[in-house]
Amino acid sequence: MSRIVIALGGNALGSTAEEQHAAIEAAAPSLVGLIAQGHEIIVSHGNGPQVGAISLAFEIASQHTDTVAPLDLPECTAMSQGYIGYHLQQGIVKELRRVGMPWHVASVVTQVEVATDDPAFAHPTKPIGSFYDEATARDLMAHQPGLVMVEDSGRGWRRVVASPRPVDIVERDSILNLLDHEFIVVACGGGGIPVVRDAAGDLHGVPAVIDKDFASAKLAEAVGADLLFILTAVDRVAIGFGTPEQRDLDDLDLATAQRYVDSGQFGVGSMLPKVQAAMGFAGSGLGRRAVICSLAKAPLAMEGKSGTVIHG
Ligand SMILES: Nc1ncnc2c1ncn2[C@@H]1O[C@H](COP(=O)(O)OP(=O)(O)O)[C@@H](O)[C@H]1O
Ligand SMILES: NC(=O)OP(=O)(O)O
Repeated sequence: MSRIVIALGGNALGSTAEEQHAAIEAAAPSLVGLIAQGHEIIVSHGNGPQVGAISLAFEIASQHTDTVAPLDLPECTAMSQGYIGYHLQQGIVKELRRVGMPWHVASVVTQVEVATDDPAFAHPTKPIGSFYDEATARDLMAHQPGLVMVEDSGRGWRRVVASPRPVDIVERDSILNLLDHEFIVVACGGGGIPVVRDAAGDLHGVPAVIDKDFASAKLAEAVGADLLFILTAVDRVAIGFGTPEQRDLDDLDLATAQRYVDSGQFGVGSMLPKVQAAMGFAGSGLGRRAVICSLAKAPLAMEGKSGTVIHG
């Protein structure tokens, strides 16, 4: 039996409630299939599109009424954990009932501690929200002081926010407790709600969105997982991505992965954090592996027939 952390990409979950339901329904059989094989699973998920949409919705609403104020990013991530966790609970339980398995599913509102002095606070890199064309993005930046937008992996322009590295998972013991009682746990949604601890030991949300791939690797480490699955919208990690020379990779050892990182093969804020998180987890020297593959082909990747395996 293996303990497996499965990270679902926010973009792979779609932009609307309907798309998200459909993506989860498609993924549920492979998630439940792993339990049927005797594995324990912990599900984490991204929230890039969702946290951006929630933030924008409050921003626009606040311009139309005095009774709604703009909502800070930690609260937006907390809301996205509830919304996505709700769909995951429904979708996974539906599949469990279909195959007659008596497991329970619980989502844990998860705070993730970050360092107050993380340099990421001064350099926003995490793309969130919708994609815009360049002219619209430049116009938005000209009219909204403090708004930073960048081109995201050939898909359009997006708002970027600070993305500090996860240091500690505050609800780790609750997650372990639920696992011990045969729960499928959904945790660290959207990378976790970023918090810092003050001198008195109290936690405070900070304006950032943690990368869920780094948070998932931290979660995998914290719960002693054997395998980290990072599910996204592409079947494999590629070099020469988006060019006529694109080559998809089945297998990536740490030295080769580092070489490709150094030569800028992976999109900053998209594939780069996935590869780096996978390298961190697989590089522990404990024989752990990480797999990056598409949500749609997850069952094939479980059999080693799709995805990119990152290993030590
Ligand atoms: N070298 C690469 N190989 C594969 N995909 C890449 C690469 N560089 C950038 N990408 C882009 O990264 C995307 C995955 O990142 P992202 O959409 O942020 O993930 P998530 O599914 O977690 O939201 C892929 O769908 C692809 O468009
Ligand atoms: N928080 C986060 O990393 O979300 P995505 O996976 O959707 O980018």
